[in-house]
Amino acid sequence: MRFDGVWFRYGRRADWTLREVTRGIEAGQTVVVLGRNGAGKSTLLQLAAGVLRPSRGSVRGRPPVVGWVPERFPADQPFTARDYLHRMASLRGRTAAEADKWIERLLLTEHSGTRLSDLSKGTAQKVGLAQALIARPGLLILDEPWEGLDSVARTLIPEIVAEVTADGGMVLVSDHRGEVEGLADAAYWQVSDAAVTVVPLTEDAVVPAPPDEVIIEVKVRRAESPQVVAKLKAEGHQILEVRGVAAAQPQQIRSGPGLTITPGVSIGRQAGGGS
Ligand SMILES: Nc1ncnc2c1ncn2[C@@H]1O[C@H](COP(=O)(O)OP(=O)(O)OP(=O)(O)O)[C@@H](O)[C@H]1O
Repeated sequence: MRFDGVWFRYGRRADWTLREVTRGIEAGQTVVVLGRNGAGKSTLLQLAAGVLRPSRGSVRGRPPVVGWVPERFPADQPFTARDYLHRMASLRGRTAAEADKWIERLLLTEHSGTRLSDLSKGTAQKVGLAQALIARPGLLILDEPWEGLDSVARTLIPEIVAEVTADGGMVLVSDHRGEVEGLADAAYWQVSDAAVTVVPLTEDAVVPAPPDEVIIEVKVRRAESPQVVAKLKAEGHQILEVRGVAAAQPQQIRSGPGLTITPGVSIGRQAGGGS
């Protein structure tokens, strides 16, 4: 697959997020995309997935089956984990047994009867991973897959990546915290100043140290959630996600400036469904 002179910006007058990207990924290759927060890693991955279209240039040779695991799996959907994965399997011409295989492998069994909106971030991420893998992707795209995962699940990622590449698939994985150890024979791309450069595997500088931050998951009463969100933001904390509000007060929660809420992605328009 090849990025051929790809330029991208989010609006006609916006600055370019990516300029003239010309890079290729071979069958069986893993590419790790490095870069600071906001550098353009997710944008590059979404262009690869076909979720975004280049403003100029093209992406050629994308395999017919793409599995895309977004940075935050959109969990605001009215399904249990098992129902969701069974439906995804069916949409992709796979059996429920194949979905169950991934439920078991990703240690989701005990959560399979839980609604997506009630899952912890890490468990929801695993459901996101399972939906991408059921498709048996020729291109697997993982956007910060380590975020929120427990230590057992973390060890599964290199294993799964190795299986996809052993089958001739390509893997594109972003990482801004330097957790890529364990991905054998990966090539490294660095996104910086809207350019994508290939960097040597051993260059320490390209793997940034973890920032001095932690992620805390907090459960609050539904009615109080707008005030809690506003208070935390006023104190300078970053709200990464608010789950489970869709039924009651979507407008109030979703309208906060700067508040990051994952858009609901319905099953019918999941990326990578054979596109
Ligand atoms: N939908 C959007 N509309 C407008 N600007 C956007 C949109 N998505 C991302 N951006 C902007 O584009 C730039 C690149 O964002 P992107 O999410 O690709 O970066 P990233 O390297 O993946 O960052 P992170 O590690 O924080 O996820 C940022 O300045 C971001 O604010």
